[in-house]
Amino acid sequence: MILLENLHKSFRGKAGTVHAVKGVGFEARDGEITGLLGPNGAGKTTTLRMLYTLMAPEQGRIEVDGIDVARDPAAVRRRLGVLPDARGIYKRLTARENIAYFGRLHGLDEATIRARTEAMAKTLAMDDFLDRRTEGFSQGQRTKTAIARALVHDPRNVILDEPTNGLDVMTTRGLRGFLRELRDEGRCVVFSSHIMQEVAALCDRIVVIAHGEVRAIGTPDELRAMTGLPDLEDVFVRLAGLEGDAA
Ligand SMILES: Nc1ncnc2c1ncn2[C@@H]1O[C@H](COP(=O)(O)OP(=O)(O)OP(=O)(O)O)[C@@H](O)[C@H]1O
Repeated sequence: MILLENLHKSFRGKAGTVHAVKGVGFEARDGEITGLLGPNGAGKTTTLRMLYTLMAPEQGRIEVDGIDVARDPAAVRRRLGVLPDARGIYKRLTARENIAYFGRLHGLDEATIRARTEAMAKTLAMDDFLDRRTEGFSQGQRTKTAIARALVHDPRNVILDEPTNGLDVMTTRGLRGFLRELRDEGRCVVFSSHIMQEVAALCDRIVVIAHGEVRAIGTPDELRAMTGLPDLEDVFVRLAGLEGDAA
């Protein structure tokens, strides 16, 4: 269970200040997949980075399973599995070694690491590259390795930044099935995307974000009803206020 309240974050540079996140708040429940949907630059990655303790908000509050992120970030990290936007896998290690390394950082014993690695390699269809060094991996192979690594400690809450970016149809379908399994096990799953169809295919609830603000929250049907539009892409364009933007 994840709760975000009134988050703010800005970045100061030579060209001025960018208000990346302006009052974002939403709840992501256990046993549900929550999609953070927004166009490029909407503030999705910044919001997720604050959630997974990589950066502190200037204002606002985050709770994971009732634990305040500002008060006990280490306890929150143990409860989170994170696929960051920069996948950041170690290229000198094999996929299996990347996963095991994170398992050791989480204090898991070798037998548990082996068992978890085998289970995830099977679910994510990693068997043919599990023992190869990750240097030269395709984007899909890197993403799968990073997902398996993120979940090695069996976290209750799973956060994925644009998980299907660059994946082919079959890999995307496999990943969707995997995320549904995590949801059906009662976990809290949050992922970001800029593609309405992607989010609609998978999410129990969608949080539409644009220009650093939440524009709407609801199921795909609720969002359709809000706008009176049948086509989900039109719904997204309307809710995100993109109508004036170039096609
Ligand atoms: N470290 C940073 N320094 C300066 N500006 C930043 C930084 N991180 C994000 N921004 C700016 O904040 C805004 C929101 O960026 P963010 O990466 O959160 O968007 P996003 O919704 O994830 O976009 P995308 O779909 O393109 O990944 C953008 O204008 C971006 O340029």
